[in-house]
Amino acid sequence: MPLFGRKKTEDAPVRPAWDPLPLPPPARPDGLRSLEDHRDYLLSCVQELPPFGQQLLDAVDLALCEEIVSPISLPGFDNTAMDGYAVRAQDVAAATPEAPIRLPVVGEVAAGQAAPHKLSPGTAMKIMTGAPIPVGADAIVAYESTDRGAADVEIYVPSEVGQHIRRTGEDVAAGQRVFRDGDQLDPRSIGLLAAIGRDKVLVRPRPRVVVVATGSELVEPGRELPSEFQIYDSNSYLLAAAARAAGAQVYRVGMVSDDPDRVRELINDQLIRADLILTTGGVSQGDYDVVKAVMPELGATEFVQVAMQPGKPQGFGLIGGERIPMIMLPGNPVSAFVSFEAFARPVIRKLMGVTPHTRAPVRARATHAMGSTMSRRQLARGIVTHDDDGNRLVSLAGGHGSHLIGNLARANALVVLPEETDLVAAGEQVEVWLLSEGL
Ligand SMILES: Nc1nc2c(c(=O)[nH]1)N[C@H]1C(S)=C(S)[C@@H](COP(=O)(O)OP(=O)(O)OC[C@H]3O[C@@H](n4cnc5c(N)ncnc54)[C@H](O)[C@@H]3O)O[C@H]1N2
Ligand code: MOO
Repeated sequence: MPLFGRKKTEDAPVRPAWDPLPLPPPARPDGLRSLEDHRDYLLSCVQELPPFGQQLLDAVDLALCEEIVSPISLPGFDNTAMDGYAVRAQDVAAATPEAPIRLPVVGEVAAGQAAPHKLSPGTAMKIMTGAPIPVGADAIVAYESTDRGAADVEIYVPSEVGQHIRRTGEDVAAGQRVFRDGDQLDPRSIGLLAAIGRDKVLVRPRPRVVVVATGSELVEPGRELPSEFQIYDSNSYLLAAAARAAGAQVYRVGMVSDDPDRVRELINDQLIRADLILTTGGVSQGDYDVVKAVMPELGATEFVQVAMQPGKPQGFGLIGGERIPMIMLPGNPVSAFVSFEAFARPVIRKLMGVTPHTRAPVRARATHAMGSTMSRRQLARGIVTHDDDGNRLVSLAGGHGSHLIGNLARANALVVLPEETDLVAAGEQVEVWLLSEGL
């Protein structure tokens, strides 16, 4: 059939039918969603990453996906804790500085070697820290309690049976479970795993987190600002650093203009290497809010208002055929950070399989009155200190404005002020999320 004779069937652009998002929680009567509901919803939409074998040093901070039973005892054999002489305690029982006991030195044993022979009664053998105890010896006399003799040694102090001997299995017994499935590995865990001979472990990997900032006003730090009305992109750095601190492997893609084609192209390109995509900007009511405009084409998305300040406009999606989670954070820098703490950090921790997903809140006494937005959870920037009795105090690092990144950098905590109040009096206890260790 000639081409011009064919029947035209389909004019509409082909738009993939994305499976919808899981059913979101119902909104509050005022149309907003509570912070907890939104966080729990995002957590319910993502699953822990599948485990894989990882070299020991790359497994720090990661969650184990196997139980670890020690195949060996630690120590693996009785050995000496001191450089000195292996003896029989009964042979040196009467030794004093005034009346030393003199014993012939019948050999020596260094760490990593076997003793050359059994220790006969009435003799001593030189021994170095970590070396196995010769058969027949039951105590170690440290060099400092002797004249350090080579052929004979004078011993100035008595010894008890077992003195300076580190016993087989006194630390870890062969067959003992040393880690549970789900334990998060810290540097000390890595040390123990190496000590029991493991070079690899099965863990959940670091989530690969792609960070993108949107906005035509943004300029890469290090460059000249082309006009006085442009600003440096702080958010992609802020979020990349925060995601890395949360344990993620971060790809900071940087910024993209408000051009929908560029955003579409960039997100499509990044899907291949992402376990999670974080964007900032373009989720509010503005005429150029490109993320909100474009992302529904690329996956199942929702844009909601969360009852918090800052951080009210929030977006979430499961993007592309692989349904890669994407958290679309608001563009104001403090909003972006606070939303990261409230939503993205818990999601990263869930992907990693580490618990708890959220920061454990602590209490602190407000040093001054703190105003708050009624019906919204206020996440104010706080500075935590201690009084003379060691009790936590908190003051605000500045106002509630979501552009105040200078104040954010001075803060070491987020002060969580409840929805049902517009004023917390000086001296009241408030909830805080600590952002630095040791507070
Ligand atoms: N009519 C309304 N306007 C706004 C509302 C609203 O409800 N109605 N909500 C306000 C709130 S709250 C927030 S938060 C912001 C969120 O806006 P967007 O997510 O669309 O973000 P942008 O408009 O792109 O940017 C907001 C602000 O942040 C600056 N910004 C953006 N990206 C960066 C970056 N990477 N580094 C540094 N600074 C950045 C941007 O220049 C703007 O000043 O909307 C309010 N408006
Ligand atoms: O909610 Mo916006 O994040 O207040 O500035």
